[in-house]
Formats: sequence, C-alpha cells, structure tokens
Amino acid sequence: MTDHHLQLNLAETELLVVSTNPSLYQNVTIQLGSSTITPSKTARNLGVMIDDNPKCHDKAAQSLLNKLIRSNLVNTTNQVEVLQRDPTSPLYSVKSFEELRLKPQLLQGVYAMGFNRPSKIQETALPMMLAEPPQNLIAQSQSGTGKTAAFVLAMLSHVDPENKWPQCMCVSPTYELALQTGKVIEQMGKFYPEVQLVYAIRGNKLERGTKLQEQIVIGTPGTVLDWCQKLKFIDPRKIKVFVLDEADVMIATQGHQDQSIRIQRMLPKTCQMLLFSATFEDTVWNFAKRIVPDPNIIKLKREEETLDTIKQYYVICNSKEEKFQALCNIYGAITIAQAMIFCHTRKTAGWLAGELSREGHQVALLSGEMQVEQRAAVIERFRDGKEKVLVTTNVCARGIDVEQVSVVINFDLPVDKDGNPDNETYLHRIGRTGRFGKRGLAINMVDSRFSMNILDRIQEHFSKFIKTKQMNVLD
Ligand SMILES: Nc1ncnc2c1ncn2[C@@H]1O[C@H](COP(=O)(O)OP(=O)(O)OP(=O)(O)O)[C@@H](O)[C@H]1O
Repeated sequence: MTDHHLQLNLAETELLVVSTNPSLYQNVTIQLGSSTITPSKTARNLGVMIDDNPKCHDKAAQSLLNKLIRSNLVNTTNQVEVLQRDPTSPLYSVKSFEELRLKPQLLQGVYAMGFNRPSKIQETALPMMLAEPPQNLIAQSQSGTGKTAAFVLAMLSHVDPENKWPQCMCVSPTYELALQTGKVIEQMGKFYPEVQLVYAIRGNKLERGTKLQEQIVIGTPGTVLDWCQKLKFIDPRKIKVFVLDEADVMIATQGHQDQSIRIQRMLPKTCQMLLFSATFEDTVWNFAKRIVPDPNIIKLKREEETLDTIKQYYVICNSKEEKFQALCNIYGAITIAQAMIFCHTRKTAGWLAGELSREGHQVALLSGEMQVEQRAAVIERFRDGKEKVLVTTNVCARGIDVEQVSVVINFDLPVDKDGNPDNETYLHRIGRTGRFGKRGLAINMVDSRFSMNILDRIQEHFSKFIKTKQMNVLD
C-alpha cells in the first residue's frame, strides 16, 4: 500500500485488509456508513489485522503448521538445561504424572490425551509451574516437545473453579494459534467441566458491561488488552497465571511486544508469569526478561543434527531438463522409502511436480501459495505414506519435521536471498534423513558452475566429503 490518500466506501468493498504497521496507512480514512474511521482505530474496529511483515507470516504459519501436523511428541534425547532462580531450592523432576499430585479430573484428562509419561521439558517445567508458592518460568524448547501441554496443565491446576471470573490468561500471537491452544485446554479439561474457557480473539464480540464467568482466557494481545483496559470484561488484578506463548513469533509480529508488556503491567505482582519460545535469540531473551521477573530458566537444546549417518552424493547435469531426466532414472530407487525433493522456487517446484506426474510418478506438492490447513493435509497424507515423494521449496519446508523421510534430493541447492550457500537449511534438510541413527541418502543435483561452486562451499563448511554419483547408474 503506497502512501497516498485512500478514500474507501466500504459498501463496495469486499474485504478490507489493513496492516498493523500504522505508517503504511497514515492517510487512509475509511467510510463506514456515516462515520469516518481514522487509521488508529481502523484495524481494531474492523478486526482484520494482517501484518505485512512476511517474517511474521512465515513464523506464525510454520508454528501453526507444526501444530496441525503434529500428532505426537518429537522424541529428543538432549538433556534439559536448568538455570534456577533460587539455586538452593530443591530442583526435582518427575518421571510420572502421578508424582505431580494433580487433581484427579486433570490426571484423567492427561491420560485421555494419551500421555503416559511427562516429556523431557515437562519433567522439569511442571514441578516448577505447579509449585506453591508458584514460580516464574522462561522455557525455550523447540516445537513438538510438550510446552503447550505443560502450561495448559499448570493453568488448569491453578484455577479455583468456585470463583467465576478469569484467573488464568494465555496470550498467543495469532488467532489460529490461540484456537489451537484453546483446543488443548478443552481436551485436557474434559473431565473438569466446572472450569470454563473463553476466547479473546477478533470476532468474539461481547455485550458492553459483560462480566466474564469463565476462569481461563486465551487470546491475541490486541483483543486481550482491549478486554482488560477498554471494555473491562476482565479484571487483570484477579489474574493468577499469565502465559505468553510463542514469544519468538510475538517478536516478529509488529505491535505484539508492547501490547503484551502493557498487559503484563496490569497484572498483580503475585501473578505467576510463564513464557515459552521455540528459539532464544537475543531479541526473544530481552523481551522475555521484561515480561518475567526473577525467572527460572529451562532450555532444551535442539537435536544436534549430524551428517555422519547420511550418504551424500551429487549428480552432474547440464540443464533443468537433464536434472529431471536423472530424477526419473533414480525414481524407482528413491521410492523404496519416502523422499523429499527441494526446489528453490515455487515455480520450479510446480513445474517438477507436474513433469513427474506426467511421467506417471505419484508425487505430492507442498507450496507456499497453499493455506496452512491445505499444507497440513498434504503433509498428513505424505506422513501416512499415501504419497512417496513430496516436492517442495525451502521456505515452505523450513522447520517441518517429517521423520520417516530417508531420501532428500536437492533439485536446487539451498541458497539464501543473496545467492550464497544456505548451510543451515542444507543441514536442516539433510539432517532430517539421518535422525536417530537411521541411514539417510542425500542427492544434490548440480547443473551449472554456479551450483557446483555452491556445493563446494557447503562441503567446505561442513568439511564433509560428498561423493560424485554417476547420473544414470545407481547401486
Ligand atoms: N507427555 C506427553 N506424552 C505424549 N504426548 C504428548 C505429551 N505432551 C504433549 N504430547 C503431544 O505431543 C504433541 C506436541 O505437544 P505440544 O503441542 O504440547 O508441544 P509444543 O512444544 O507446544 O509444540 P508446538 O509448539 O508445535 O505446539 C501434541 O500432539 C501433544 O498432544
């Protein structure tokens, strides 16, 4: 949206999308019937807030995608690192949910969800979160390790069902992520009907003067702030547990940081503060320290992805078509298991999937144009083995764990936006196939001096020998 005077008559407007970045619509005035809306109110009134920051989209979409495709825990063998606020207090971890002395209704809910024993992060985080007096916590652990289930259990445990007002508040960066977390709350609280949940998200319009009876609120920062400050649906002084989830995605979403801090400032000093993030970059860490005073800190290092158990090769071709032909030659071999083929652009991915299908090969295409739910469905089918080959792009596949992949083909070598080797993406892609000691196979397709140079630099970076593989001969 360029910086010009934009007069909109909503009567003819199908859908109005405004940015959360006010500078983008400084001169926009919107006519809603007889009243003119100024930019500062625009987004809130319309409730359609889409951030223009692609990084936000990317992170939020990736986080949501992982939640949608994840039906079980990511097994991680890495130890949990703990930095305790009070090193003298006994740190104990639990090996069973019974040891946590949960309310029977909650234990029932945990078992009904198929949880037999606490995950790595839960073993340590839960005793801290359920302790009396409650302890503040900042926990960093990658997606799929049980963070959501942990803080949901903590909120349900701290609620006094007799009190019919909001006592626990959880803030998520996006509408969709809030819905996903709400689902976990509802599932885990299935046998605890006296505790109710309300969604503070756009579209949930309540009558002015409403006094909420639900004990748990889950929502996005803007709406939660409004419900506390402007609409007074929530009395923040009565909040006992405040959870800020997906802090790394919050950081990437314009405006969410200061809204979250404004919410936190309204809470009582006795309120237990819990913050969760998949990553711990400095920006996240600095934000976390502003939200959570005197925290315990838990980290669960990401799996060290090694390349040792993976045989890596490259195939020399002279063009994209020759790469395609080479792929057809080895298609029979790579579908013994499941293969992911990475392209640099959506265009190439679409072209390749089409060509392979025309050759009668069954492939699935995962591309950024798809809605997150569609992408989740494609990944679900691939994970269920309904397709043997998944063609995708770097961005689309970033952060997705599809553990049973044993062959990775770099139809295009991973490069960053400046055209330099993207070593991290190479490791993350290739590292998938060799997880947990399974033998993996990686084939890099080289079709120019440029891509050969990229491969050489990746090889130098990992100082890992990558063997040449004859194009149409495969052991
Ligand atoms: N103790 C457990 N035992 C078995 N499964 C679990 C356990 N805890 C969580 N899960 C399941 O593992 C998956 C990931 O859990 P959860 O969503 O809590 O992790 P997360 O770290 O928050 O991941 P994400 O941030 O991607 O949501 C979910 O399907 C959840 O039902």
